[in-house]
Amino acid sequence: MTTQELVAQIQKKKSFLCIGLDVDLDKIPPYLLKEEDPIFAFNKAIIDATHHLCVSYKPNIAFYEAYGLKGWKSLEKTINYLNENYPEIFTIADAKRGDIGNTSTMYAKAFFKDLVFDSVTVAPYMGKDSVEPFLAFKDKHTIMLALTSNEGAFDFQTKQIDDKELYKHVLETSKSWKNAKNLMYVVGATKAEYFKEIRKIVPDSFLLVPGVGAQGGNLQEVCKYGLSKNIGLLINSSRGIIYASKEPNFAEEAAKKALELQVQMAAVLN
Ligand SMILES: O=C(O)c1cc(=O)[nH]c(=O)n1[C@@H]1O[C@H](COP(=O)(O)O)[C@@H](O)[C@H]1O
Repeated sequence: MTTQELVAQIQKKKSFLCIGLDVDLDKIPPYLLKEEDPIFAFNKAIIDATHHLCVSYKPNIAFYEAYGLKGWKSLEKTINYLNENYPEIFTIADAKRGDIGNTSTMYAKAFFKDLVFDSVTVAPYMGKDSVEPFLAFKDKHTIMLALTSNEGAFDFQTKQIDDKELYKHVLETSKSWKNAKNLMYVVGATKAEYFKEIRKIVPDSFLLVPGVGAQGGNLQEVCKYGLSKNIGLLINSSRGIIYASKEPNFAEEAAKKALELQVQMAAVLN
């Protein structure tokens, strides 16, 4: 999917919501455990109930890998279901990969070719030659960690190097990489006060912003400095939406949570 197509979807749906499909079998409605594939059954119900309120879904790969081969099968069914039924949705494999070049190429193939995702999250620690193999894929997006939502972000990312914080080096340096137009960045919603500085470096890039809901980030605060002329934000909530209820009406309850965020987004866009 191209960035222009994503922006068109945001404008059409008046939403820049990304719903995180972080499925934990201990948290889904217990009656679903009788299903042959409880993870897929849960995802399908959530997707069918919420697709009109969001523009993106982000399965976090850890939640699938944790269940071994069965988990990978559920992930494959989920991405195929999305691509077949809701091709307008921007899909994110939240895998946080990155390695030496030839290994990154294989990671990229796994998420762009075998599982047909629109984007994948990548860690920048190994530098340019670990990220460019992802950027080589046309109309695919590489979402690189810049300033993360967790407390540990302050261990390295905000440390000064040559009079500048490390996350600023990540943003600035990556702009010169081959096919940098395919880059997006992760900035945590819990770090709203940093968006002004970040927008000075990457005024037009899309930012994936996790951390509203369960982690306490604030949508309005993020939008205040995070919006770009192209909107430029995908705001993710996982637990705050998908675990709204353990009852048989869990998907409708999740849709209510998604609607609360979508209504706020529509107000911001107006
Ligand atoms: O890359 C991410 O998506 C990510 C980056 C980050 O800085 N913080 C963060 O929480 N995430 C992911 O975003 C999701 C947040 O989930 P909730 O806190 O349940 O909304 C999880 O899948 C996290 O792994």
